[in-house]
Amino acid sequence: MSALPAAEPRRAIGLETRGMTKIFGSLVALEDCSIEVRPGTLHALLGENGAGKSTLVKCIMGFYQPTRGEVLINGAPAAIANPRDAHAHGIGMVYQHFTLVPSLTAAENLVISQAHPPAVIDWRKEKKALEAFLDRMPFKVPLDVPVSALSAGEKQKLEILKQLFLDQRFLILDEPTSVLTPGEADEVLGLLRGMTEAGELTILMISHKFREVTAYADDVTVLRRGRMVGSGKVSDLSVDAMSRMMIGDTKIRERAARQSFEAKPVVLELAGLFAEDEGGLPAVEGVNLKVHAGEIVGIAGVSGNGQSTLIEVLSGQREATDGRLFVDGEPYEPSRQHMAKFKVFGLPEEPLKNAAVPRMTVAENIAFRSFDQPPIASKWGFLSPRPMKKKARELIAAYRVKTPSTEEPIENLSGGNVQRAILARELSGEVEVLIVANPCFGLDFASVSEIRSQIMDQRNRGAAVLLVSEDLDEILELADRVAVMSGGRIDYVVPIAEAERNAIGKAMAGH
Ligand SMILES: Nc1ncnc2c1ncn2[C@@H]1O[C@H](COP(=O)(O)OP(=O)(O)OP(=O)(O)O)[C@@H](O)[C@H]1O
Repeated sequence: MSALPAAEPRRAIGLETRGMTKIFGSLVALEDCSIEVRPGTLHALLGENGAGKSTLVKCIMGFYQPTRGEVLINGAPAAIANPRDAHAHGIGMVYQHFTLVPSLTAAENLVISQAHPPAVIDWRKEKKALEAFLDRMPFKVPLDVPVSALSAGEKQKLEILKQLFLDQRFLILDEPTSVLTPGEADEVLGLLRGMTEAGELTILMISHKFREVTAYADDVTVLRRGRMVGSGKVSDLSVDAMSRMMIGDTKIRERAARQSFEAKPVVLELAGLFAEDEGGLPAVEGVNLKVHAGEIVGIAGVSGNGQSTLIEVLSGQREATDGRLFVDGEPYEPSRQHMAKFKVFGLPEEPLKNAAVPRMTVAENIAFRSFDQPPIASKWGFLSPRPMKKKARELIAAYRVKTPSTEEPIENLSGGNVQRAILARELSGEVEVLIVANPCFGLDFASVSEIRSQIMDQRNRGAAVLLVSEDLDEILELADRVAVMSGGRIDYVVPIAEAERNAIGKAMAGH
């Protein structure tokens, strides 16, 4: 608990790391990394997938003990053995995923988040204190409704408010805008920037979006392969200079061009599909959609409008309550057998959880779809490690998956690299139907252009592609037709030539 009276908020904190190094087995994830985050600034941390950004912030937060190196707070060495120590020093972290309890209200979430919540809660008193706190804050979030009823933007604001309520004056934000619309992202970053300028807060923000870095960050530090390769004032650096620091001389793949085709047959058909979410509430309500060979149909929508449930049904993770699926005019069940027979591949959301076995190795995970077929399986059904590793090595190189070896458990890879490994597995075979959900979520810009080109390649080869994405720019870049999902339904489908941002935005909002 802060020793200062609540009316006098703590001032922003300055933080440095010196010689921070973290070695996992034979892998040097972070090497001799010294960064300086000045008090009252918004500092961006840039780097490719696997560059060491998460490792650095986890060392600062005390989730990891660094192999070497130290953290200085306002110039003095600070002992941080665990996240509780970090909180006591005023350092808090906001994650990409939400950590709030959905069935509780915002007020309840804030009150129980305290290190020592009172055993018996005097709600009138707590509510008054919360209102006084919110009065001093630039964000407003409704206090009395369950968190599950808040929009993604409100939840993200509440996550940040929670840290401020706990009096954390150095906030680490891990890609804070990935679940927000561009408008919400500008609002949140603008308000945070206001607090840093007022000297009330210091922010270290992991980001892959140059637009946000140039618009809102004061300073930037760039990591490459675990080392600090540059830092400075954002106003002194061009986007080009920052991207060169990030990727060195790695070649970025040119965007694949769209080939035009004569009208092709329907390959994938969703007919009158209904499904419920995990709470048993209707989430997909009568979806009809056809995807032709050599076509990408993009499903746009604000998250929470049934897209996740739809993807779960299509990837066999959830049963539809009604409706049918067809591939090539034949009834299709999303089972392993049918996926192999009809050559259906895909990337669900949260691939580590939904498309990988976390403790199994990268090689085993990459071989997953082909392990019961020769040459990886012998005719007696035994796995042959050699062909499996060889195949894995080829795919790791082709998709630039950063892993110490084929034998590393896939859960040890950085988020972006898990995604690349799964996409390598799914895109490397002969694909007839491809179903992907937010394929570039959290990927660095070089990987984004690589993965989007791979999806376009599959389309150009004749695959029918269903792309569900919360990133409207991604849909406008890739899709041949744009569909909008709102309230569990798809009532708006237009060819890309007629797709117009405003009209799509209106359909997304349910108009
Ligand atoms: N617990 C762990 N055990 C072994 N290796 C790890 C562990 N955590 C991270 N690594 C490795 O450390 C390196 C840096 O990973 P890190 O997660 O810090 O990257 P990142 O820059 O945050 O990437 P991304 O943008 O994909 O999230 C990667 O090669 C990763 O595989």
